[in-house]
Parts: sequence; C-alpha cells; structure tokens
Amino acid sequence: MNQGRPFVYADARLKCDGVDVAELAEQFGTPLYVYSANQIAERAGLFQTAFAGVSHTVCYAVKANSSLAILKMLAAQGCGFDIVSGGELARVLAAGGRDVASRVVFSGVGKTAAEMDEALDAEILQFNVESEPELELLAARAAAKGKRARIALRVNPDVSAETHPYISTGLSAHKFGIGIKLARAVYTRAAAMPSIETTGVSVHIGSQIRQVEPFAEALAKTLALVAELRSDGHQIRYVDAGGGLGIEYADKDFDAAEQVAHYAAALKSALGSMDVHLLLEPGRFLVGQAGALITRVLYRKQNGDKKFVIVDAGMNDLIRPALYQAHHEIVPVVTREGSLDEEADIVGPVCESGDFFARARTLPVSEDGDLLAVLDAGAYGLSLSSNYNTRLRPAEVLVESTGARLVRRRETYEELFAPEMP
Ligand SMILES: Cc1ncc(COP(=O)(O)O)c(C=O)c1O
Ligand SMILES: N[C@@H](CCCC[NH3+])C(=O)O
Repeated sequence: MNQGRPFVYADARLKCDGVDVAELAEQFGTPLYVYSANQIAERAGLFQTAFAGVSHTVCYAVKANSSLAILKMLAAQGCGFDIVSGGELARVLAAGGRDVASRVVFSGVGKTAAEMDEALDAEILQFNVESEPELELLAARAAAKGKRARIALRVNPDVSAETHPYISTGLSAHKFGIGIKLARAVYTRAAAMPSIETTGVSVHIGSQIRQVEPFAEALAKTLALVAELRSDGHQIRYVDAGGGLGIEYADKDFDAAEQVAHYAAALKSALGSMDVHLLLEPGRFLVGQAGALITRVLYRKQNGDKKFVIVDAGMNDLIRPALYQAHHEIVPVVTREGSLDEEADIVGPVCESGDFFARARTLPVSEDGDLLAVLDAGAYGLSLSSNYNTRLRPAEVLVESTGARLVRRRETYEELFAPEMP
C-alpha cells in the first residue's frame, strides 16, 4: 500500500513522513486533513524537472487545495498559479506576496467585473478568456483603468478524454472555452481592442486523465492555431496546456515520476521546435496523494444484511465519493494483529444517503473509537468541502521536515453564524 503515497506503516501504525498519524488525531482531533509537504514539493519538482528543457512555468491550480500554507510553499518553489475567482487571487497574493501576480493566470467561464478589476489591479500575467461577452467586459474594465489586459482565449479543442463526465471539459458539449474553429476570428476582434493584448492561447480538457495522448492531441490543435495567429500578426508567447494529469486512486502501483515524464514527452513532442513559453496547470497531481482525511469510528450498525461503519467525517468534508462515485482507499490508522476482514459501507453522519466514503468495502473489522485514514484526499478535499448540516469543517495539519504543524484550526460555531443577521 504505497504507490507513491507518503502514508506508510511502521510498527503497525500509519505514519506521514515519519509522523505518527494517531498522535496527530489525538492532538488536533478528527476529522483531520494531514498533508505531506515533502510530497507536494517533490511533485512540483518533478513537473519542473520534466519540463526543464523548455521555457515553462508550473501554474498550480489553486482549486485543488487552496491552503495558504501549501500556496506559500509552492510560491517559494517558483510556481505560479491558475486561479478561478477573486477569492483565489486574494489567497495567492496573501500566500506569495504581490510579486507572485506576474505568474498568475485567471481561468473560468464566469468572471465578474469586480474579479476582473481585482486581477487588473494585481497585474496578473494573463486572463484565460472563455467567451466573447467576457472579452468585451474585460476590454471595458481594462480601458476604464487605462490598462491593457493580457489575454489568451481558452479554446475548446473538441478532444475526448476518458474521465468522469462531470470533470471532462474539452468537448464542444461542455460549457468551457471557445470553439477552436471560431477562435481565429475572435483573436482578430480582440486585437482591435486597444485595452487588450493577445499574448497567449490556453486549453484544458478535463481532470483525472490518465492517458497522455489526449493532452498531446489538444496541444497539437492549439499549436496549429498559434501558428495561424502568429501569421495574422498576433504576438503569441504563452501556450497554456492546462492541468488534468491524473493520479492512481486504487491500490495499484503508481510511479509519479514516470507519469510526469511520459506526459512531458508527449507535450514536448507536440511542441516540436515551436518557440513558446509553456504554462502548465497541474492541481491534483501535486497535492492529491499528499493528503489523507483522518476520521474516527463513532458507531457500527447493521441494517438487515448490511453492515455500516459510521465515522465522524462526512460528505461535507470530502464529497468526491458522493459526487463522482470516486474510489478512495481507506485504511486503519493502527492495525490490530490477527484482525478479521469484513464487508461494510463506510458512511458519515450527514443526513443524506449519498454520504458515504466507500460501499461494500472489505476492511479489517473496526471498533468504536478506531481511526481510519481516507487516502489520496489532498485534492478537492477541503477545497470542495462545505458546512452542510452546520458541521465544522476539518482542521488541517502540514507535516514538514521540521515536524507537524496545524495550518488550519477547526472552525467554531460562532464563526459559522457570524455573517448572519437573525
Ligand atoms: C482551467 C483548469 N486548469 C487546471 C485544472 C486542474 O486540474 P487537475 O487538478 O485535474 O490537474 C482545472 C480543473 O480541472 C481547470 O479547470
Ligand atoms: N472536483 C473534481 C475535479 C474538478 C476539476 C475542476 N476543474 C474532483 O474532485 O475530481
């Protein structure tokens, strides 16, 4: 049970980079997210090394895990950021300082005027514009500030990639981007806008994609457009290849270094000798396997033939199983010698039948009070969490070379009520 995960057993106890997970749960309570700083830095380093031969910037997709502590680490490692909201912009500036804005790209189909203003004020590297009305609004906001907005159009390449339908984005059936065939005409329009500078082209075909061919196909189509745009006189420098590189959630071997190398080789081969600055937007790949959600067994029960293990974390803390039927490995934090296996549903306390972490999963029989670790929960875990059922979201601990540190304390009830005016 490793596959490149930082969570390994020593003396029957789960450790994260040598730190005892059960002790963290005692100290900080559960549910608790625990992350390995080392693995995040290592994964970002793998990306940077794999693309070392080409001019590039790794712009971490903040939505995967927006912890300030993680953003700060990645900023210090030279990463830029892919943001999708004013809130994410505020986070990266808070974590990395104002200078980091020169490495920030802003994606998303629904940017508001206020968010555009914030990003224009911060002087981010580039807006990835997803529609003509958005382009018009951005041109107006930039003009009002006497600025020029650097833009890439996010093109929709109509490339199919095998992943869950909710997280596939590169087909014309999806809301994302501008159809690649229409893009050239939109660039011509954009270039005629005095407050717009056409500096790039971007593409992103979806998330949790394990094959590299669709990425290469999308990039090749994008580069063909870049050639046309250059011949039309646009000074295209940035090609944003998006994110989406998948990880292994099942209990199989996974060699992250090999996966990135394979991905980089495919993109480089599509790139050929073309002179561009490549932007890469990995999210999950950097943080997914670095994190686990630690939860405590509250009760066990049986309805008919079915056994349930009820834990103190719920779908509000980690929604991936409920939303995408996503598989997460679940393991005991402390193993018991000679314990038998049983088949059970691992479920949370939330009042929804969809509140499960695993169904009909074979696991060692647990007892009330035992700790379980839901693995590979570092991406789209806390960042996709909610306070549904007025539940306090988990605390977060970052395990660094100097030891474990609380990087987000548990919320309080008062904080949840604070914005309300009864
Ligand atoms: C524009 C964009 N870039 C990057 C990402 C990051 O994706 P992933 O976490 O799959 O790498 C996403 C999410 O799919 C995205 O929408
Ligand atoms: N939230 C999804 C990924 C979405 C990617 C967003 N662009 C997941 O947990 O797998």
